[in-house]
Order: sequence, then structure tokens, then C-alpha cells
Amino acid sequence: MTPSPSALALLTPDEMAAVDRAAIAGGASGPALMRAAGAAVARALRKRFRPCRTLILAGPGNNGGDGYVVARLLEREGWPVSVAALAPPRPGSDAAMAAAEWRGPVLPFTPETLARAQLVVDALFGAGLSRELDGPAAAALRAVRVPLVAVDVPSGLDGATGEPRGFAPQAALTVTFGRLKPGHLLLPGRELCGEVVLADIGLPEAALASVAPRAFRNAPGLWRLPERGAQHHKFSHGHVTIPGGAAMPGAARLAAMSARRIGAGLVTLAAEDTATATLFRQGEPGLLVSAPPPEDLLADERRSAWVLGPGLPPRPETLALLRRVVEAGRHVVADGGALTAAAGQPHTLQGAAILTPHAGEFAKVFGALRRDRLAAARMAAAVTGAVVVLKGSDSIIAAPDGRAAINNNAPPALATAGSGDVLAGLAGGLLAQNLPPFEAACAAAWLHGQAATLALAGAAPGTPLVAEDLLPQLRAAWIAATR
Ligand SMILES: NC(=O)C1=CN([C@@H]2O[C@H](COP(=O)(O)OP(=O)(O)OC[C@H]3O[C@@H](n4cnc5c(N)ncnc54)[C@H](O)[C@@H]3O)[C@@H](O)[C@H]2O)[C@@H](O)CC1
Ligand SMILES: [K+]
Repeated sequence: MTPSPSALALLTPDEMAAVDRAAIAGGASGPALMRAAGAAVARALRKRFRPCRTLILAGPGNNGGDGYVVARLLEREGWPVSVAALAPPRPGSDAAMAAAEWRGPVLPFTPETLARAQLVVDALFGAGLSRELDGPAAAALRAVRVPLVAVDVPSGLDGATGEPRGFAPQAALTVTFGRLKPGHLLLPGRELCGEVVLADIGLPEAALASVAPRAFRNAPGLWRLPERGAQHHKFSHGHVTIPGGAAMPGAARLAAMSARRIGAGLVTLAAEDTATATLFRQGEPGLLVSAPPPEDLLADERRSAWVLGPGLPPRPETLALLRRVVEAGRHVVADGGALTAAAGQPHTLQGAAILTPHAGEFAKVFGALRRDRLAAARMAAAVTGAVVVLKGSDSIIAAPDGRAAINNNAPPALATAGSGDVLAGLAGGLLAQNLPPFEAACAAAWLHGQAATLALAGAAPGTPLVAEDLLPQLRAAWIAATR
């Protein structure tokens, strides 16, 4: 079933804390939320582990409070549980109440205590992490050699960015509450979390609705593929034009084949010379091939979407073509050579609809990538006015208005030559069918990941993939997106 956009919403730890405050201001009980959170952790944990010597590492805040609840519930089920507290909760806090209800063993926060545990529950810090993890907390987590279950996030992981602050342990399971955080999807956070369980702890809808989400998990529901009615004809599905160079003609061809398969009405490969045109004509019979300079094609208004960059040289001429196409008011996907040609001059990309840089291209255009890639992608979108797809195993799609989506369906094998050309073609094909740029970019990234997943179905981890393998899977990916 297609999830609703609110189910796809991601909240940063600060936003989640605001929801928490809104819930309590609206009459919800803090201790009840804490009991629900602890119960969700205990439930998820019991499903996956058998009773064993379990050590709860409890921090001073509400994350620690959740930990005391877990301790009590597991002990009630007969698990051998102890708690090691990094620091006592603030007197009078909800966490202090939860701690007071824990009557079982409290052990010193030492390496010896840790060495005896068979399972560790990390309830040190969650949304309240305010600085780098260091001292005894970091030392203890570094010493864990048994499965670790994280409450909300592995302590030290910044839920807003997916980056560890100082250190964050590897969890087997992370149980989080209300909404996923960006850090559960962004690498390396996604891997450090292990399996992620999102638990409903009864936060009132009004409290959740009090914070407008700016980030989403990328999945159908966040966007809708274009509908195709009986009255439509090939021109109503748009016309994609893709200039192709002699140096790497395969790149433009892959983009063109992808644009066709995702429903563009017409796709033209605009060859830079007659030899390349001859080569292009040996390709798919349904592709249009044109030999004159691509600029001449701008006279035809129906050529609404252009994919510029796959296989094009990173030369000033490429950038000049991009400027002409943008100034003619066409929707442009800028990729590969068009991005590299704009190295150090992001303003030259203004007016493009979608930019699809990988990390290296991003750094060339916008400067070294900061640790907070979500913020970096948003900054690039704001500077250029374009939707930026910062490609990776956790592709980030950022819009100039601050909306962002994080893609988590792409297998690592997708990092292969030509894969980016397919993505650019999909984005161009969807723009041609009048999807707005953010939706087109998100849908393209998801379909791309889904096609790769389908191509690898049943294959052992590490099985390689080539870009051409994606093409036959695009129809099934489309079907999966419209179910
Ligand atoms: N979001 C929600 O609606 C709910 C959240 N709950 C829990 O509450 C947590 C957030 O609780 P808090 O806001 O109390 O925050 P935390 O429990 O994450 O941490 C707060 C405390 O840790 C200290 N601290 C922060 N970073 C540190 C560092 N690097 N080294 C040493 N000390 C550090 C702070 O000074 C503060 O005393 C969530 O992660 C979740 O586990 C649940 O109890 C129930 C409901
Ligand atoms: K934690």
C-alpha cells in the first residue's frame, strides 16, 4: 500500500523534541509516553533475542528514562537485567520517576560490568545529544562486543545528519518513536542503526501536526507518476532532447532509453556530428536521431525537456548550450559534463530544473562536502534554484524551498558506470510529462533504486550489476510505484 506523506515524514531530534513538548502542553503525560517508549523497546527486543544477561546503559535524560522502563519490563518477564547509570537523572524529572521504579541491580559504570553482559541496551543519549560523545560513555560503547539494542538512536549518532558526533556504536536493532529521523536513513547512520523499528507511542496527532516536516523518506506517496488516459497522444507525454557527444555516445543512449521507458512521448538524441548520428541510428528504432547543432532544435517549442550532460565533455561549450536551453525556458536536467563544466560557478546552473551530481561533482561545483550532507544539498538547491539530487547509496533530493527526501532503496551495486545516465534520463522523461522538478527527481531516484533491486532479486550480496540491467526492470518498477 502506498504510504501517506505524513507517514514518510522525518523529524530532526529538535523537531521531535518540539512534538514532545506540544504533546505534553496538550495534556499528554510524559511518564505515559516514556512507558510506551520503553514498552516498545522491550517488545521489539523480546521478539529478536532470548532471555540473557542484559545490561541497560542509562543516561541522565529521558533516553535513560526509557532504559529504566525497559529494565523493569524485561525483569518482569524473568530476564536477568541490570542497569549501569552514567549519571543520575535530574531530580523530579520523568526519568527520575522511571529510575525510582527500578528495584533491580544497579552496577557501576565500568568495563568489568560491561564485560559480563550478553546483550546491551544503549539508553545513554537520544534526541538530547548536545555535544560530542566522549569520556566514560564513549569508552563503554566502544568496548561493547555483544549485540547492542539502541533506544531512539545509537548514542552519539546525530539524528539530524546521520553522522556520529565523536563516536556511535554499531547497533543490531534501533527502536525509535513517533517518526523516523533523517539520521536513521542517512549514511553512515543507516548502517549503524542496524534494523530500525518505528514504534507508535501514542503521540497525539495534533502534536505531530504542530511541526511541519521538511524531510521525507523517498517512496511512492511522496509523489505520483503521471497518469495516462485514452485521450493522450505521444505529444502530450512530452519530448525529451538529449545532446550526445562522440567521446561517450553510450551515456546519452542510456539516458534516452530510460526516458522512453518511463513514458516520455518522444525522445531525440541530438548528435554532435554525423558520425555520432550514424552510431545513434543503429540503436533503438523508436529513438529519434538528429544531426544538426542542438541549438537548432530549440525552435520547436514542444521539445520541453532536455537532459544535458551524460557523455558530454566538461567544456565551456557544454555550459553555453545549457545556458541557451535554460534561457529558452526549457526544463533541464544537468548531469555529468554539464555539472563539471560549471566547476566553481554554481550560479551558471541557475534556471536548471534538476541537478544530479555525485559527491565528486558536487564538490567541484559547490565546494567540499560538509559532514551534514542534507544541509549541503539544501544549500546547493537554494543557491541554484534547482532541485539537487546528491547521489549516493542514500541519495538526497533537495528542493530550493527546503523540502528534502532521502532515498533508501538503492542497493550498493547501483554504483556502476552508466547508472547515473539512466537516472538523468528518468528525471528528464518525468519532467517532460509535466511532473514538477522535486516530484520528478524523487520519482526518478526511487524508480532507479527499485529497478536495481528488482534486477538483483534473489542474487547473493555483492552480485554486480550493469546499467543496461536496469532498463528491462523499469516497467516493473513503475508498476510497483503505482500499486
Ligand atoms: N520524542 C518523544 O516524544 C519521546 C522521547 N523519549 C525519549 O527522550 C529522549 C530525549 O530525551 P532528552 O531530551 O532528555 O535527551 P537525552 O536523554 O538524549 O539526553 C539529555 C541529557 O544528556 C546530556 N548530554 C547530551 N549530550 C551529551 C554528551 N555528548 N555527553 C554527555 N552528556 C550529554 C544533556 O546535558 C542532558 O542532560 C529521546 O531520545 C527518547 O529516547 C521518550 O521518553 C518518550 C517520548
Ligand atoms: K540511545
